[in-house]
Amino acid sequence: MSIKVVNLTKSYGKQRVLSNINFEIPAGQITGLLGPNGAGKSTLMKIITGYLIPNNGEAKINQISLANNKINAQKTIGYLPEQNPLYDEMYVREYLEFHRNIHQLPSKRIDEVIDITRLEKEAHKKIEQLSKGYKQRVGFAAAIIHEPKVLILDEPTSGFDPKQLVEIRNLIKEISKSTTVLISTHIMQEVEALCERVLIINKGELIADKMMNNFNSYKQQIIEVEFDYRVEKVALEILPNVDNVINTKGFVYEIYFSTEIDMRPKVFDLAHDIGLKIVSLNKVNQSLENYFLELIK
Ligand SMILES: Nc1ncnc2c1ncn2[C@@H]1O[C@H](COP(=O)(O)OP(=O)(O)OP(=O)(O)O)[C@@H](O)[C@H]1O
Repeated sequence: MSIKVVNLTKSYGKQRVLSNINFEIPAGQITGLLGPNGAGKSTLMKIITGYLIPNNGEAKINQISLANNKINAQKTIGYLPEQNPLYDEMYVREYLEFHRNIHQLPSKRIDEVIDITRLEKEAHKKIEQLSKGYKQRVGFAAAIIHEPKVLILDEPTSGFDPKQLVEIRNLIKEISKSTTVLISTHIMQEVEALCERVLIINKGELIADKMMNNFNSYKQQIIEVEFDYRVEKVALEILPNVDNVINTKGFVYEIYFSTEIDMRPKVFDLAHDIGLKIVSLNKVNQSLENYFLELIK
């Protein structure tokens, strides 16, 4: 199922927190919503899930308007809010039973979600006895119990240790095979690890909408340089952190570096040392981090 957001604007009192947001996420895509603290990510998600009403514009889930047909749209949405609200005094199974009843699902669905979220060993415990990671799994289990076609996850991995982080990310990847997922975060590596596409929001405005294959992996950088004359590839390969050098045309070379440090000054120095002039010098592909930081500067 798709998510469509049209001309969405939201203010809290006099503070405008979303301005004219437009995007469409096709069925089956896993998309990151990236933005600094206070950018408006949670507000946008609350509107997409029908918990908040926008001042202008609308959100649609697979063509169903949340404004006109909220209940039907919500039946197809799973939502894990940032605070992961749980009833701590309930037992895990009891809590999931509560959600199963709301959705009027067969009882075998409880064991299925316990299995998917690897909660078997903790299912007999009270929620208050669980670690943060396992509490989050309970939140996931409740969010997916009705097999939603669209899953909205608001900062689902914040505060986890590295081992739990990997487990939760794997869980999200697994779920995303059958579900359209929108996941908010301010962690770039999260988007790199999970998403096919990234929406960047800052001060309530959508400032970028990119497919992740436009970016280098976290620690890679490609510099395109044109010299005034031919140079042997081996002469460029002596630069530090070089992975590869490709002569793309004429006197133009792409140099692949395995570092986040900006290597353009080193290329300048080398050209000077070997007596070449630089005609042009560009970073071809940026890391998501550099792109993000430049955008929100
Ligand atoms: N219920 C509310 N009433 C008034 N202002 C609010 C309310 N909820 C959020 N805001 C304000 O709206 C702005 C956007 O908040 P929002 O929680 O949507 O941002 P966010 O990108 O999710 O931030 P974070 O990454 O810190 O969770 C902030 O300035 C916040 O203080």
